[in-house]
Amino acid sequence: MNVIEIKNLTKKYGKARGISDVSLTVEEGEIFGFIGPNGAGKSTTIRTLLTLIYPTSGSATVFGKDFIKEAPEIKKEIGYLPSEVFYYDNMKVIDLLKYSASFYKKDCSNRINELAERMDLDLNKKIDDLSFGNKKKVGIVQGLLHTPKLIILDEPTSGLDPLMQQTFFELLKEENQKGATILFSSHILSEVQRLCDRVAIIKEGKIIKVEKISTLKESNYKKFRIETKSEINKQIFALDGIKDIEVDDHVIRFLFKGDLNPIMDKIAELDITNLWVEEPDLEEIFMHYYEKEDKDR
Ligand SMILES: Nc1ncnc2c1ncn2[C@@H]1O[C@H](COP(=O)(O)OP(=O)(O)OP(=O)(O)O)[C@@H](O)[C@H]1O
Repeated sequence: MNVIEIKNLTKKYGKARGISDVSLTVEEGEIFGFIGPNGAGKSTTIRTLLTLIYPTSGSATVFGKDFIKEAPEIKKEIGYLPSEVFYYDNMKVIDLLKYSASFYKKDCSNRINELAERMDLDLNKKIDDLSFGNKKKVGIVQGLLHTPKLIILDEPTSGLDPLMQQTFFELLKEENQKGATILFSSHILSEVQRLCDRVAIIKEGKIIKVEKISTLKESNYKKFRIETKSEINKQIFALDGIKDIEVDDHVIRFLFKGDLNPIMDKIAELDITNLWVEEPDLEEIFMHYYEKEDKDR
């Protein structure tokens, strides 16, 4: 079943572009990444889906229900962490979280304590006295305290230190194993790569690619780096599928896509001292898509 189904969603801010013709689906049980640079339209897509703002055109369903007509029903099952969190600073953390919990018809007190302990959050502090990262943790606990079926996180890790990010990812993986579907927006590609099954790439308000993380990596170039005892003549690697050859004294680097055997035959002719064959990371793949789109214009 598709938990989220977005069809041709467009949001204009007056004449300014927000998002244009965005279509995507998130399946039940997935951790789905949504990546793109600042201003690409990630927050606009999420905020429109949650009816915090209204679309110019297009439609969507969440749990098979119409996102506008059945918004109150849908929201009971969603945990949302906005990219920026604002609170009544005078409140104590625990009071704010109890207030949030009062919107759901279940007792969330054990869950609040458990999450606060995991996230190392002091429930008795005033929100005013918290650092930016600790305020973010309040948002995370607030988003998860009712054990939602769908968790939507807009740039959740900004402000969290690396150890806390790790704990937070573990928490998300556990929620996912218990059945929660997760939509996770980020401009940090390495974290999307670590956590997500599939990813949508958004640029200037439009989806340019939806792909499995594993396929994105497989269908790409491999990076070769070869070190030899003697100088290398780059002509011997003038083969199909090789590009961006660079020779630096006894080191040759290139990108390769295709049948590996002819390359291995060439390498066997050399007196090598070291060899690296690496998958490009998501960052490099992503840049490749962005450059390709620009060239296609
Ligand atoms: N309230 C608004 N009024 C006018 N334009 C807006 C408004 N909110 C967003 N935009 C514009 O819509 C586009 C998409 O912005 P959005 O915030 O959705 O991007 P984003 O991918 O979430 O980026 P970021 O990572 O910076 O939050 C941008 O061009 C932005 O300037």
